[in-house]
Amino acid sequence: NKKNMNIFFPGRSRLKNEFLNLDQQGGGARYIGGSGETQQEVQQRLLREREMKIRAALEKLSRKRRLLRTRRKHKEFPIVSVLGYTNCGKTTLIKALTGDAGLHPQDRLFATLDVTVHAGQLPGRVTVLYVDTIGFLSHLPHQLIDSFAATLEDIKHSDVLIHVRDVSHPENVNQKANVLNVLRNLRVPDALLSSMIEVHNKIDLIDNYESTEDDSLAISALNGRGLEALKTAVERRVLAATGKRLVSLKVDLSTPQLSWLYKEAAVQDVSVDADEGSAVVKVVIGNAAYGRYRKMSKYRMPIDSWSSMQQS
Ligand SMILES: Nc1nc2c(ncn2[C@@H]2O[C@H](COP(=O)(O)OP(=O)(O)OP(=O)(O)O)[C@@H](O)[C@H]2O)c(=O)[nH]1
Ligand SMILES: [Mg+2]
Repeated sequence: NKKNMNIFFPGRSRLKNEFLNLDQQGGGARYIGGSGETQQEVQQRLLREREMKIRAALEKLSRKRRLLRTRRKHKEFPIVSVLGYTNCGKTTLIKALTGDAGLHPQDRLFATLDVTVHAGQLPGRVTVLYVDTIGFLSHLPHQLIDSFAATLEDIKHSDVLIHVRDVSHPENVNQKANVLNVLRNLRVPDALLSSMIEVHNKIDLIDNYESTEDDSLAISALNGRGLEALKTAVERRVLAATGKRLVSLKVDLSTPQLSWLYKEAAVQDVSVDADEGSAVVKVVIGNAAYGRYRKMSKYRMPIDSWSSMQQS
């Protein structure tokens, strides 16, 4: 299991800090705070507590995962999973992308103990669900590695993945390698892996950050830099991944076309022209349904189409 363990590996700062604090408290004394525990006993207790905390988090997660999976069967909205090391800024990013004020990013171990899902709108008004995943951990107790990996199983069923990197973290290059390793070990489908969006977060902490890696987007989830470009990239990849297009269609309101669209596609927006008895309807629609629609509509051509956007 040693090889596996390295996967989740370095950046031991947090755990080390816990111990550093202890050292200070101890001040060289053998017993701490009158509790009667030796420093070593305290360290062991801390480790046990940490393991219990992680175990509880993992168990909670797998319950939630089952729930999500059944809901996801409906596939109403595309799923965008956000993954990366703990503290890299996943929750902050989702909060920035969705405007969800109920999210609480925190600077501590395992701020996100839960799989949480938040709806967000993309520039073309496609609605997606962002799934906040549990952060990769440094120094995961090895008996927990399998359960940890299992909680990530579900990302295979996403439409698009966002890999968030804290580029201000000294270990971030290693962290990236570890994340990619874990994804490969999980057998995440190639198509999903190759369309994964890599985000370089916390660029506000670095003067004039320039990525040396192609195919990455530099952002600050905190101050909002780069988020519009990210949303555009997410939308393009979501449409590509789901084989759908986003089009504005003119609809004759004297026909059942509008209700047909509601049934067969995901209507994003309707603006009615009462005088003409028509409406412009923005929909996300699959190719087959789109073909059928064009056969029955007298307005053959889409008014606007986002599906032809260039891949970057
Ligand atoms: N300077 C700066 N700090 C950021 C940025 N994004 C996130 N942070 C901070 O980093 C810390 C962790 O952010 P979270 O969003 O909780 O990180 P997370 O990836 O969800 O962490 P876990 O839930 O533990 O996996 C918080 O203190 C955030 O305010 C950023 O772009 N710039
Ligand atoms: Mg979080």
